[in-house]
Amino acid sequence: MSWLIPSIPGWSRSSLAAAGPSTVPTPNGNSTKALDDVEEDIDAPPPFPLLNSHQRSNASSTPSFSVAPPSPPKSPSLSSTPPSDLNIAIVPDNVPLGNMAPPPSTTKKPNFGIQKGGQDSSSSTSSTNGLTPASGSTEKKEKKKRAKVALTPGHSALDWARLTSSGEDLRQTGGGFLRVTMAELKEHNTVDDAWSAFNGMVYNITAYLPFHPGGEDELMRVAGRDGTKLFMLTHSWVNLDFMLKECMVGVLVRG
Ligand code: HEM
Repeated sequence: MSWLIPSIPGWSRSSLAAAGPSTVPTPNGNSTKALDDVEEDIDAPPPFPLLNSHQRSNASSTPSFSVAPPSPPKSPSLSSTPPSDLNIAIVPDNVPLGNMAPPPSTTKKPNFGIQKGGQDSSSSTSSTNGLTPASGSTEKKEKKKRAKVALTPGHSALDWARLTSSGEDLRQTGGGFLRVTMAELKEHNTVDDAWSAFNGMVYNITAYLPFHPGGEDELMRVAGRDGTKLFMLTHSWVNLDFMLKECMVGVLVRG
């Protein structure tokens, strides 16, 4: 257990000793033996502030703050009021308290008015005051939405992971790492035999077709050609190297 206990350096021992008698007063006025006990009791938490600390020696009953608390937000109607040293808002005599506007709310209003199709009950006010277009954002969202197809049972991402780690030959090349020319790549462009090149590597994507969340048709667009650009434009975050490592056929060569 000794590796757990930090050794007390010499300077701290001497400063503790210099701090005076080895007794500390207790709340009931009695004094107890302290320093010896502190050194012996290894589970005791360190006293804070330390016995010989600056805070203890300067301790006074009233705490003082060197940093002033933040000033409250100023009401717009009081903007002409000169700043007060006391950080207290001084209300001028000519402002009747009963007419003061409540401070602006910092919480977001719940938007219960939005209906399907971008019909917003608050749209008339928001569009007429020119703050935000009523349905523009909804339309944009609909345009961005991409088609995620319903995969047939047994073709989830987990199923694909299982298949790739099963040892089944997904390359279908008879073994070996090939040098694939563009002309050769072009020949593999059917659903039963689809190859595609990504980042200079050629993959047999046939087995992956029914597993592709974007659908077979989308994936077939890159069959028999270099699909790098389309892939990066669609979902650059997808880890293709990892997903298709068991489908790698070879390297794409010019010619
Ligand atoms: C062999 C290469 C490809 C692999 C490994 C692959 C993989 C994936 C994965 C994992 C997803 C789900 C992404 C997600 O949920 O965030 C996905 C979705 C999708 N992929 Fe691919 N993809 C490939 C090629 C392509 C290509 C060439 C296209 C062509 C347009 C395409 C179009 C889509 C679409 C439209 C979606 C659905 C929308 C979406 O999830 O946001 N993918 N793909």
